[in-house]
Amino acid sequence: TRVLTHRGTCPLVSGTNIQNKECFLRQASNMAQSIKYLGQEEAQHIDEELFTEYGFSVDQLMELAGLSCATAIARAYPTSSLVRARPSLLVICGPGNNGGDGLVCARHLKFFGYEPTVLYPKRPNKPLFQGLTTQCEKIDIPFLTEMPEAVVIDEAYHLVIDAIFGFSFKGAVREPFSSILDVLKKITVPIASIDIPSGWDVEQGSTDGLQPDMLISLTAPKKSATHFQGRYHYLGGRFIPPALERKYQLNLPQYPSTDSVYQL
Ligand SMILES: NC(=O)C1=CN([C@@H]2O[C@H](COP(=O)(O)OP(=O)(O)OC[C@H]3O[C@@H](n4cnc5c(N)ncnc54)[C@H](O)[C@@H]3O)[C@@H](O)[C@H]2O)[C@@H](O)CC1
Ligand SMILES: [K+]
Repeated sequence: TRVLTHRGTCPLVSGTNIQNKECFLRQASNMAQSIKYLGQEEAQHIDEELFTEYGFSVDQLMELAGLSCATAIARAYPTSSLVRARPSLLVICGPGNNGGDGLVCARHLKFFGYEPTVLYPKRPNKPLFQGLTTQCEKIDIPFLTEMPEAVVIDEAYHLVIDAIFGFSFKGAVREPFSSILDVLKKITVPIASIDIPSGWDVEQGSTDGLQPDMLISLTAPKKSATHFQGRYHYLGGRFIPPALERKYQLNLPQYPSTDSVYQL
């Protein structure tokens, strides 16, 4: 059904008589595959335009992005599928907006019945991030002071949410995040990465990096997502104005009904 809900023009769809079902499905499937995978600069330009041309504020989009991440995670790992009634999650937040998405995601997951714990080692001195941190603390989300060892993570948590780096990541990973990523490469519990698997080159990916079980691409997938091999790839961030979508030829799928996520 996913291909059938894809927006776009298909001569066989717009016609009144679909005579060749196989041909129709093939064409619809081709359209579904043609969602654009963004380069790093393009992703940054779209982000910039959302603020400068389209009047959004960062906290608005971060709330929508973080909510769609929490929604996608709850779809892929429903509480009923995990061992405990209130499954424990470790949310690791980085120093930029990807980390902010992680804080928003943690807050929503708490309301969805999970027990998130946050590791937030480099906190920007900005009211936005301080507010997001307070909001988590006030609903009793614990903050760790240091990264646990891999065996401890495997024992204590059901899922790790990687909100360390997003589309602005560049170069060799600096501390404390290189040690954190080294631990994440050793764990066996699944990892859900927000926007980019952290440490991956935004366009090229990484051969020896994290191998997340889930990726939530925000706005549109980035080029590195072609190398994603996990089980769940979701698109989130249902806030792109049609004119911006056309300008960048994003060819986004149509989100079903009122959903803020779409499984790719
Ligand atoms: N346009 C969109 O769709 C939206 C994007 N959002 C999020 O914003 C993210 C992009 O945020 P930012 O531009 O703040 O950037 P990131 O969150 O990708 O990371 C930037 C931070 O990481 C540090 N950093 C970069 N390379 C590093 C390295 N090699 N070692 C150590 N630290 C490094 C930088 O100093 C900076 O503090 C997206 O990936 C997405 O998660 C959402 O918050 C809002 C909507
Ligand atoms: K990430």
